[in-house]
Amino acid sequence: MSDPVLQLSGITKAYNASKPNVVEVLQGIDLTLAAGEVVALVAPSGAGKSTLLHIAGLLDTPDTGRVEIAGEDMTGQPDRRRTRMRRADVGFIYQFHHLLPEFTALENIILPQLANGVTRVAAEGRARELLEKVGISPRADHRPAALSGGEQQRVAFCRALANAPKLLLADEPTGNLDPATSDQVFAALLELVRATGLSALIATHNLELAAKMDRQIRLEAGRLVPL
Ligand SMILES: Nc1ncnc2c1ncn2[C@@H]1O[C@H](COP(=O)(O)OP(=O)(O)OP(=O)(O)O)[C@@H](O)[C@H]1O
Repeated sequence: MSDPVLQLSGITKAYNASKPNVVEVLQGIDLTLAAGEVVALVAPSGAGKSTLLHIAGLLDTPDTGRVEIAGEDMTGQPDRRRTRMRRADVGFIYQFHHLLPEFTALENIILPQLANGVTRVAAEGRARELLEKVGISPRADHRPAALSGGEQQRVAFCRALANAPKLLLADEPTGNLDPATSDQVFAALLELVRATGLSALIATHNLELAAKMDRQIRLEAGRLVPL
């Protein structure tokens, strides 16, 4: 059997650890994502889902515990190694698109590939393929300001998948859209994820969207429990 794409073991994280107003956000998180598994993370506001996603995606480090990606223990690895792993194997999507405003949709999807050492020609081919998959090829040369909210998020999905990561981490990926657009754009995201076969941890407040995923977990009082 292949290694889990993500394995978190005994993760703890506190803010202001040495101060009286300590916030013990994560208090022993164990989570395994198998290859191709799509998991919904449901959490009340402030429960620590961003903290958890940032630790899983190597943007932050836990106080204790182990983070393994594709079977590789990233605990205590030097920053350069963590950055390389993050660029190549982890894709992020946020509630707001965070596209670069001065670049077109196509360029926004090409840039992370160039940073990962892909040639310009190959990067453009991959970017066009992804835009086609989410149904917005005709918008390739538009800058973000000339795209609708749903289109901006679709471009952000393509950018997250540009380097063909093994793991996708999404924080309320359609939370900024009206309900009808959110449903459509979310369906496009799930289709893309399923077609690519990557593992995903997707935070959402929306229980209907959560139900469309393989497994649902809740972050509650610093621990993960089944929904
Ligand atoms: N740098 C920090 N210093 C102190 N406390 C922090 C820091 N970052 C986050 N916190 C606190 O830790 C808790 C979890 O924060 P986090 O951003 O992970 O929550 P969240 O579940 O993503 O919230 P939301 O859904 O509202 O975005 C919150 O109570 C927050 O106030």
